[in-house]
Amino acid sequence: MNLNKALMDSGMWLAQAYLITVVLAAASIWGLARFTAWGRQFWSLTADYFSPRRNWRPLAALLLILFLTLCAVRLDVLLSDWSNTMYTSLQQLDAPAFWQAMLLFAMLASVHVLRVLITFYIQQAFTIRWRVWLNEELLGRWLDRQAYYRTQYLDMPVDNPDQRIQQDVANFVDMSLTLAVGVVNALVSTFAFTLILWTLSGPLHALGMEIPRAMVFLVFAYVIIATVFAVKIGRPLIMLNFLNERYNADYRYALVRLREYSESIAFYAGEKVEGALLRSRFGHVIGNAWAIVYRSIKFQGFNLSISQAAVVFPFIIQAQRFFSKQISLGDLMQTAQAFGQLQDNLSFFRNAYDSFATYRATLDRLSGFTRAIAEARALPEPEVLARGSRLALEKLTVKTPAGALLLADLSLEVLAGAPLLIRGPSGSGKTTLLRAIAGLWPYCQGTIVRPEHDALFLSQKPYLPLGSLRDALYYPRQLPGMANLTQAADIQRQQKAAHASAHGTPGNLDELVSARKDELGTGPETSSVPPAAAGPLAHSRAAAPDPAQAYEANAWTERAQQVLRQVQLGHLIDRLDLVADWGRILSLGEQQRLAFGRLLLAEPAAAFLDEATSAMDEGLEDAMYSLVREQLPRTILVSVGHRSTLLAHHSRQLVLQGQGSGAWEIAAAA
Ligand SMILES: Nc1ncnc2c1ncn2[C@@H]1O[C@H](COP(=O)(O)OP(=O)(O)OP(=O)(O)O)[C@@H](O)[C@H]1O
Repeated sequence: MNLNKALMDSGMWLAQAYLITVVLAAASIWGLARFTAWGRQFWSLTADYFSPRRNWRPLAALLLILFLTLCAVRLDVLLSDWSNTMYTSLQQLDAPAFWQAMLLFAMLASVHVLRVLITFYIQQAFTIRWRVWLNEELLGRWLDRQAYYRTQYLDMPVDNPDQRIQQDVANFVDMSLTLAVGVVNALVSTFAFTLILWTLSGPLHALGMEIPRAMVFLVFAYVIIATVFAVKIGRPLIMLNFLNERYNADYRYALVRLREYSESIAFYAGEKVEGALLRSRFGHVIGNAWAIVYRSIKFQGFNLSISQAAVVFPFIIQAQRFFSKQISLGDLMQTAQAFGQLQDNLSFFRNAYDSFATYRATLDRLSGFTRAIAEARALPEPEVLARGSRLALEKLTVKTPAGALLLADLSLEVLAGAPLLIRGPSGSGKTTLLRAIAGLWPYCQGTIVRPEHDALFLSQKPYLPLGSLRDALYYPRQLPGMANLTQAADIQRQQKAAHASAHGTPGNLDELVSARKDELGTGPETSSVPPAAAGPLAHSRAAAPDPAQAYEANAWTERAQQVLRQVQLGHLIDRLDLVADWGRILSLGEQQRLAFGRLLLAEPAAAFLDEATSAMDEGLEDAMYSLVREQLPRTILVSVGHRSTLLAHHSRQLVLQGQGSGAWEIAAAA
């Protein structure tokens, strides 16, 4: 084996193979995307990312990975030639040739180690960047136009969206690369080792016939027959893997609900029912796990037997030629190795069948998810118009998803000085009317005029976000601690910090740690910062305070403290910056008062209060409404409630009749 020649040949080989591979890969992707369902699914999820018009880097990285894959194949070929040289030197008792082979091996092995490390880094960087992009893409679509809410109205609501965004994206990206690299490696290797085997194999005499280059034909026949059987045996794994993900997600979801509703369940002492549900869901997981085990035993058993038989097969075929001295020991060993390589490469498709099954299931889930988002967007939307701060309904008809009439032809206008109270029997459609006004309810016709962004909806059980009390008070203004994370520039900043930290740059590591703290929220004992130092602009917490920002932060803090006192939550002032699960700590009445605080801080043009005082006594209810009327005289107020005490704070009432009639009447509140 001549080193210079090997280098020259390798250069030529790489150039040719690269050109051919790129062309064939592009044609295959095009063909798959056009003619197979899963190819189309793949394309719809990836086309944008690899579009050079958006960014040339992903495609360049992919081409580099392809090149490194070919380098790996070429190294395998060189090692195969090397093994021939080495075994021949042993057979001929040629010590100088043997030591030269050892030196050559040291060089080849060094290149191999270097290539493996470089490939690892580039592939990991590639998958992480791809995952960041895809996550952002799906998250953006999921949040856009309230798809996360509206998908519930689809005929087939999407199950476990959290799993699809968090886990399936990671799996999809990982497996796309692993499978693509595997396929390219297998195909190029197959080609290269077929050539080697072709030159080494001789004719086979069987049944009075001579088969030239028998070894090549035998290995192909062997693997093709094995693959056909393996596909048959492995096919049910596609469905089983799909079910595995779904059952696990369902089980996890039931566990999360137990935690979310722990208090209600504990009051009901509902452990038995919850336990039965959890065990039943876990039962599905386990039943399916056993089905996977049994099917995998058949599948793996078949694959292993085929691989074991392939170990001795080439020796049996070539033994006669070796003993009759037609080939050397080096040739025999290289034949066995080339056969093994070829068998491995061709078997890639058989062995990767279950990975491919999982991959198809992941593709199905991600495509189902994007489809559901698109369908949710296509759901009808009421016509919502913005005319300054005007609030009016014109010929509004609202129905249930089943088509039952809740409200027919409602027209009214609400003025700031004349708050409206919506009343009616339970289930008559009061909350649904608010949903329609918010633009969330697909099943309505007519026109809604309301302030575009400047409207606040308070429900009976206020939503308290993850974070501090201050975050809860200012919600939904962008949460200070999370603001960094939602912006692409900051994501990049974090990536850079992560990248730098990997190289041990201390400054950047600090930056990463502070970003992570912001992201995760810290424990109560570490997260309380002096009120004066923090504020809604608190992502400046880690940085040196800018005087203008500090002034603004102080103003926010003082206002928040004042509002807490006004809504009779003065005892919480010291804990304004404590990150905790406030939804659990505060009583429902306190949460409702916090929501009134939110209303006072937001000063919206219109406010919709859906039984927002249901957990307060009449004195508190009176105090809260008086506060709002006094502090927000320009805010248009619409309330939903059953209590007659509410009438005192409203000028008019809209009474829904219910019972599917769609009838309503407007009367004075007094
Ligand atoms: N997502 C949904 N899918 C199907 N039906 C729904 C959905 N949301 C509401 N409904 C139905 O619409 C009707 C009106 O519900 P809504 O919550 O508006 O009543 P409500 O007047 O606010 O009742 P309550 O006073 O008890 O709060 C009910 O019959 C309810 O079952």
